[in-house]
Amino acid sequence: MSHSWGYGPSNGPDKWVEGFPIADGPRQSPIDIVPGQAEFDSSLQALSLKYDAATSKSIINNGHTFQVDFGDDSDSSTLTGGPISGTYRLRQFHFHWGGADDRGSEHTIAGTKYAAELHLVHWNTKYPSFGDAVSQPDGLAVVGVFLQIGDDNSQLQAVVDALDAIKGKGQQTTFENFDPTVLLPGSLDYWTYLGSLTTPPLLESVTWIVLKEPISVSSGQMTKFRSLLFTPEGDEPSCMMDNYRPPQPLKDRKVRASFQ
Ligand SMILES: NS(=O)(=O)c1ccc(C(=O)N2CCc3cc(O)c(O)cc3[C@H]2c2ccccc2)cc1
Ligand SMILES: [Zn+2]
Repeated sequence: MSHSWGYGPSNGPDKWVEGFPIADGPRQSPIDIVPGQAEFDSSLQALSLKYDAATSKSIINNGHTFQVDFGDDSDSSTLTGGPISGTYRLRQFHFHWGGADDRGSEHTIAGTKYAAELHLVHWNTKYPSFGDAVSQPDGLAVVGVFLQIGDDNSQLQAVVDALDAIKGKGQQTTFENFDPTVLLPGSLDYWTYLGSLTTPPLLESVTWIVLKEPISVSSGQMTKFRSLLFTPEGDEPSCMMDNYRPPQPLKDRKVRASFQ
């Protein structure tokens, strides 16, 4: 990923099509989800997310977001059920957020933006690795969770407290014994549709599973997200914020709901 894509005026989402023509493809993400237009599908199964804290390894600032990486050489942390068939393994989770509390999510709900969005990235074990799966139409399944400004989220604090150690691009530190189940809302009701990565290379390999119920995050915790840098320590500092792609055309797609 040597491309210099980013979220600024010269390298942001409107420019990505120059290096990644699929940006104008038929199944791009994110999208605006309009609940009244989603179709309830009674055949959709309940989501089954089974995570093992022992698989969490490290937290890294990759210059676009920060992500927590998981060991994925066994079926210890998996997604099954929901709209997918087979078993998908948890690879990493990361966030997208805004420069202020009124924006930051990638998916929107009838035009409503949340302050941030959590993405739990899983790959289909019918393929040998994440790297093989990312280019397959059924290769990835990403669970999206909205973060709504409210009370401090104590479950998120462990992640927030790790950010001081990864301020600059390329910095990473160990992040063990973390079970991301604690970041899930009470309800696993979801919308689902076929889409893509929301960052370059924008591959159209993602089954999106967007949870209806948000989790809380406080304004103070969001301020800590925004203290990260897009840039390496020592470079002219650029605060990491507004690292979200806006909604893309739905084109010939249906959004299904697991709930009525
Ligand atoms: N927002 S999202 O659609 O949920 C998403 C999912 C996975 C990934 C992902 O895991 N990777 C690997 C890390 C990475 C680092 C980059 O600098 C970059 O430009 C893209 C990624 C993507 C990635 C996915 C597939 C092939 C190559 C890279 C990124 C975004
Ligand atoms: Zn993401």
